Amino acid sequence: MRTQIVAGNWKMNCNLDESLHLLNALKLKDFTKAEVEVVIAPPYTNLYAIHQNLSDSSIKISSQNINENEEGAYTGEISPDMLKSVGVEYVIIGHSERRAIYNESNELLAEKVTSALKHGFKIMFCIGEMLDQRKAEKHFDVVKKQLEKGLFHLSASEMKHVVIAYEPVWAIGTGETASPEQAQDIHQYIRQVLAEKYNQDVAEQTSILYGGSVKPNNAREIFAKKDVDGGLIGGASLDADSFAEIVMSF
Ligand SMILES: O=C(CO)COP(=O)(O)O
Repeated sequence: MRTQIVAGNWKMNCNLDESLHLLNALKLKDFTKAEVEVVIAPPYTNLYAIHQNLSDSSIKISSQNINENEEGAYTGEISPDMLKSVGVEYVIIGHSERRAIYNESNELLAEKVTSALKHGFKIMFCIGEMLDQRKAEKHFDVVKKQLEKGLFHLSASEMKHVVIAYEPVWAIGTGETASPEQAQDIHQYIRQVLAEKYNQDVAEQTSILYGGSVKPNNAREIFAKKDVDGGLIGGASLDADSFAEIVMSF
């Protein structure tokens, strides 16, 4: 049985007060019925306070990025050890915004994956095609290449610590979501690629999340698909009611 996960990527939203306010609203929700792992990825500056205020909540904390180096002269960066020290369990690696805006290459992402694993994090590795690639029907090739270059240096046993998030770039923040069938098709394909590279066990055990304009009104249909194991939620994760409704869509 694969772990079902709903993760909220807060991106560059919420100052400290707003983050704690959102956390407190989430803590009032009863997620226990949903049998889903609930993860939030607040901005770096708020991770410590969020961790301190989680109390006995089952919500897990993710960072939105990680630096691949141990320490040193990397002005403005945050190391794996720093993230560990403030209670981070998951790290998001390869979000399309980091790939596009900060030019993070597949090669750099592979280094981040190695470093995150070495430090004992669970990894949410993001892949997904752009609109022109989808129109040219290249989306299968694009995600395969992203997996091969960024992730497939890991061994089968290391893959236990990895969750894949398929996020078509054309669906992120646009209100246009992939149809449940489109999501299922590519999730199934990703699982097939995992089986070819590793084995059937890895393919069956790796959670694959969908991200891109998931909202309370479309989550249920998407999550109902066989190969969709949850969601990586952007905008709708900034509202406790919406996020909770999405979590409860399982
Ligand atoms: O990028 C996303 C999550 O990482 C998705 O964002 P939206 O849900 O706002 O489309």
